[in-house]
Amino acid sequence: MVIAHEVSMLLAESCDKSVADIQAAALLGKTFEQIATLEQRERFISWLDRRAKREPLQHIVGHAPFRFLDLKVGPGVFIPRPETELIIDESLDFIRRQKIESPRIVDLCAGSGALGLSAAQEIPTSTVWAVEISRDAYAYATMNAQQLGIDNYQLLCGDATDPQTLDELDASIDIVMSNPPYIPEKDIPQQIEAREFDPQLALYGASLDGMRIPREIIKRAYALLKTGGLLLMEHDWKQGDDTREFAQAVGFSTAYTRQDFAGKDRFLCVTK
Ligand SMILES: C[S@@+](CC[C@H](N)C(=O)[O-])C[C@H]1O[C@@H](n2cnc3c(N)ncnc32)[C@H](O)[C@@H]1O
Repeated sequence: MVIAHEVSMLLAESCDKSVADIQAAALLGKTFEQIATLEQRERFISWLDRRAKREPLQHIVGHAPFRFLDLKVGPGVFIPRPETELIIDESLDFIRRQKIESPRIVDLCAGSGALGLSAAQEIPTSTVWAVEISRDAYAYATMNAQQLGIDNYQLLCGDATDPQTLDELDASIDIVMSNPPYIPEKDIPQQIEAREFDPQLALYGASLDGMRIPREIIKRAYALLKTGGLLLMEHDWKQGDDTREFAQAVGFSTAYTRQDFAGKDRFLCVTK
């Protein structure tokens, strides 16, 4: 099903206009032919057809919003989700509370660059390192960093769970942020857009309970953080207890779980 708001967005994008322009034209009683040229109308109809076949809107238009950023996305890269934005709010609160002037931040499992690039943009005094294993996603994050002109951000193509990745930064980082793959292997997403268009590598946590990669990220974050540093990691709504218990077993001190917009357990927040 294509919802009305998506139709407005597809029409606006196919005409290189804003949604507000399209709504204003509709209020003035303008016809489809008056709003869009023949080429734009054809593009809109073909985009509508793709969307009706459940291709994500963000793939069709080629970009997605995340906080203050507009990120290029497409096949091979995870589309950033609104709930992940809460990790940046938590980071900003921590930096303010701790009065950290030039925070050193690592984003493990960077995807399009959503978390790390937002941190780098919203905290200009920060230095951000990010790691992504997929060549396709790495290419998108690199392009996003360049196009946004964000230069306090360094991206590495590698395995974020490998203890040697960024080991030169061990014990020196203020915040590790991560939205790793965490879906349990058998919990195949019902939503067609996620199941068929998000890369498998971005979804599944590589074990029946989906916790294999999140556990490795917790261990890697512990090594990267300085004493008092913060790990913020998104997880499946059923993984709140397991992630807290595992983090404490690794050595983290305070551990709590934050909820998403739907009130479900979604983020591990732990300090070293
Ligand atoms: C759920 S997506 C999140 C992407 C991005 N952080 C966001 O929130 O939009 C997880 C990302 O982790 C990457 N990934 C999976 N395993 C990884 C690993 N071992 N090391 C680094 N990146 C990994 C995937 O390719 C994917 O881009």
